[in-house]
Amino acid sequence: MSGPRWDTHLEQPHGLQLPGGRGGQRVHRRLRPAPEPQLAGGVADGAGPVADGAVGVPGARVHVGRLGCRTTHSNGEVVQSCILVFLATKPHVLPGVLQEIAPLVTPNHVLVSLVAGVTLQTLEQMLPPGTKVLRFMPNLPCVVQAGAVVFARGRCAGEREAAVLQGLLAACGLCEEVPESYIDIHTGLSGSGVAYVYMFAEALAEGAVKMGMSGPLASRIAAQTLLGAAKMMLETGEHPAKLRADVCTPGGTTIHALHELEKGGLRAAVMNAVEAGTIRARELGKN
Ligand SMILES: NC(=O)C1=CN([C@@H]2O[C@H](COP(=O)(O)OP(=O)(O)OC[C@H]3O[C@@H](n4cnc5c(N)ncnc54)[C@H](OP(=O)(O)O)[C@@H]3O)[C@@H](O)[C@H]2O)C=CC1
Ligand SMILES: O=C(O)[C@@H]1CCC=N1
Repeated sequence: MSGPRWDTHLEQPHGLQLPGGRGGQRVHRRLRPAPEPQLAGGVADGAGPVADGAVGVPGARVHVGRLGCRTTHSNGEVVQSCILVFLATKPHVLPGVLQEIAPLVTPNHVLVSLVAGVTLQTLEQMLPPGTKVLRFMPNLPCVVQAGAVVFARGRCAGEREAAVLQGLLAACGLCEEVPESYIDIHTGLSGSGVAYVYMFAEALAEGAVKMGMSGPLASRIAAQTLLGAAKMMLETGEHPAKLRADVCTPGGTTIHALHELEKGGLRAAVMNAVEAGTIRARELGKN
């Protein structure tokens, strides 16, 4: 079938299609203020496509509408009008969507999935032979352009497709190409990991409330504490154990507090959480 060419897309980045769920909007929101303003007109939604801006998911219409994108309920229309198509449904919905769009996918298309657990091999098997497929995993802070994203490419996606995807996702924050096996680990570490950090932040603030501080102030200070700690890790390149030791005055407050965390099993609990998230991502891909 004829349709927009990938080369044309690179020159005129219209027809970028994105799903409108929370995962997809993670990417939308990040693209909106991104330094590549030419992309804003081409973002579309999962259920809806985007050709020069079209979106199809009801819940996302208001948000995506602000980007000047069109919306649609037809996945087929998305594929027929877009070269670069993002898949961002729940894992159990994806097989039906792939079955629906497969007859419309051409060698010009590039399909990009952020669906947890679903492997490149599975995607390739459900699409026509030779389809260019890539996979990535974002996390919630993509919304504020401080995300952590990893991606991997399928057998038929080359340097060019990888470079375009990386160029788009770099607007979300850190973005690295990795072996595909790392994507499920990244899901346990970072895609889900932000939720562990929020739980920790909540507990920090609640501890301060218990000791008499107001809740809103405690929350703001907890958030700034996490932000500062993370910034120091990134900017100094130091191992967190070294930074932690730097805070501990012999016989002081920190070592007494850390002893409580060790007794509570924080370290093992967090390691177990990353392991559980990773294993669950692998399971989702098999269902
Ligand atoms: N939440 C997160 O932080 C992250 C999520 N992910 C992955 O993103 C994916 C989606 O998760 P999330 O965004 O949280 O879920 P949501 O439920 O928020 O979004 C799913 C989207 O898929 C749409 N949809 C449902 N059925 C179809 C269909 N047949 N055709 C096209 N679109 C359809 C839904 O539209 P409607 O609302 O109209 O039904 C909705 O917009 C999952 O695979 C998850 O693993 C990846 C990284 C992070
Ligand atoms: O919980 C989930 O399954 C998705 C994947 C990573 C974040 N949310």
